[in-house]
Amino acid sequence: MSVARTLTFTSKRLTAAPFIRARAINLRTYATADVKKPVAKFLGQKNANGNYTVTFIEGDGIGPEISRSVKQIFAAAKAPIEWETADVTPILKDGKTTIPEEAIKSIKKNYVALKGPLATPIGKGHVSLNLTLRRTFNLFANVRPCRSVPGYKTPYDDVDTVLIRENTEGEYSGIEHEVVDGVVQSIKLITKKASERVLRFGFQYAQSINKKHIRVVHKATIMKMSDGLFVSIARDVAKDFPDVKFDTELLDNTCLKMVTDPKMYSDIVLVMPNLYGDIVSDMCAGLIGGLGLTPSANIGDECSIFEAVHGSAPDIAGQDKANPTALLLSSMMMLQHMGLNEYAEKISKAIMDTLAEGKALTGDLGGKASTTEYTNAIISKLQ
Ligand SMILES: NC(=O)C1=CN([C@@H]2O[C@H](COP(=O)(O)OP(=O)(O)OC[C@H]3O[C@@H](n4cnc5c(N)ncnc54)[C@H](O)[C@@H]3O)[C@@H](O)[C@H]2O)C=CC1
Ligand SMILES: O=C(O)CCC(=O)C(=O)O
Ligand SMILES: [Mg+2]
Repeated sequence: MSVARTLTFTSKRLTAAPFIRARAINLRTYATADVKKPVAKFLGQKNANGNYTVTFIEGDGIGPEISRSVKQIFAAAKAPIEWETADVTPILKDGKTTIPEEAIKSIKKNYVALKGPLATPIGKGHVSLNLTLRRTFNLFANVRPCRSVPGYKTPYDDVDTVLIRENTEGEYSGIEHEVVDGVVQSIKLITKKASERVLRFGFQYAQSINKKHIRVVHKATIMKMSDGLFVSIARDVAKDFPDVKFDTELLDNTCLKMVTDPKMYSDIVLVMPNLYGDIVSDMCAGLIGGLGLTPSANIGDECSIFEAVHGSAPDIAGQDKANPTALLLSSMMMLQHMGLNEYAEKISKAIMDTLAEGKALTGDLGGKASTTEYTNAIISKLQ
């Protein structure tokens, strides 16, 4: 019986039980993609103007402000990108959250999207649109690098970590139900298929960036079956990559060691289930100056979506205070993915020079500059 069919059966059983109110979930996304397939290269083609069209989801809260900054900087750098704005206002249909068909079509057509943060209501309300997008396009791996900014002083110099997070299931599967009054259950779904997919990607990625050491972060001492499966698949996959060192570490120990001496992780690519990756990536951001600085790439077989690690920052939204660097660095990962390395290098240099100079830093980095002033400082270095 296939993974998808087993899950459908389990889900039906739960729904049928009179005392359980199970939430219907879309299980199709768990049964896609050939796990051994190497990660596809960017498939987009130049448009009639000689540019690439990229879908832009501006997002909520600080989203529009940091999106404006990226657009202005790309225009100043004459990057060959035309933005196609997509609206992802959620549609609730039969208790399920979907995104507008137009947005899906745009991403499918362009193969890449840059996305601002999307807010998720706590408790009741629509399912996270971030997760919906990751599942819709089977963006199985979330790559979250975290590097110290040269010239910006923090308690640690030379932080250089790379974390790869399983991006479609685990604790974020959204399978929750009430067993009886006062007792709820949330299912951490781990499948061989999704685990093998992200782990193979992890090994390939480690080879590509010449950090030939994979460490799987887990808690299989407690979650013996779910994390246990993830670790055992990792051991099997490791046999296909004899040139990459492989080991495992318990999550709590990783957190302790990371905040004690992050340099221990400089030559390692960390791969882990969904929730651990979510938390550890915010923690790593704290080591280099905060969420204003850390980018990410959601990688799929065909489409990829680039976004900052941070959320919509409602506490500073609409005040011209947000640091656009995390979204900017995500857009640099996007340019590299598209093979536009020359533009990535040029814009990255202007960003890093502005940060190192320290004259136009935003408030999160201890400066007084507005988003607009920081953006203009970067633009002045591109001219
Ligand atoms: N991938 C995404 O789109 C994500 C969305 N979210 C959503 O964002 C909303 C807010 O979540 P929070 O827990 O408040 O996390 P958050 O990441 O939005 O903010 C946490 C703290 O970091 C600061 N911060 C974040 N980004 C910043 C930036 N670019 N410049 C300066 N300061 C920045 C905020 O001001 C806040 O103090 C929630 O609805 C959540 O669901 C959260 C994380 C990721
Ligand atoms: O979707 C959300 O609300 C939060 C997602 C998140 O924290 C993340 O992707 O890092
Ligand atoms: Mg997060």
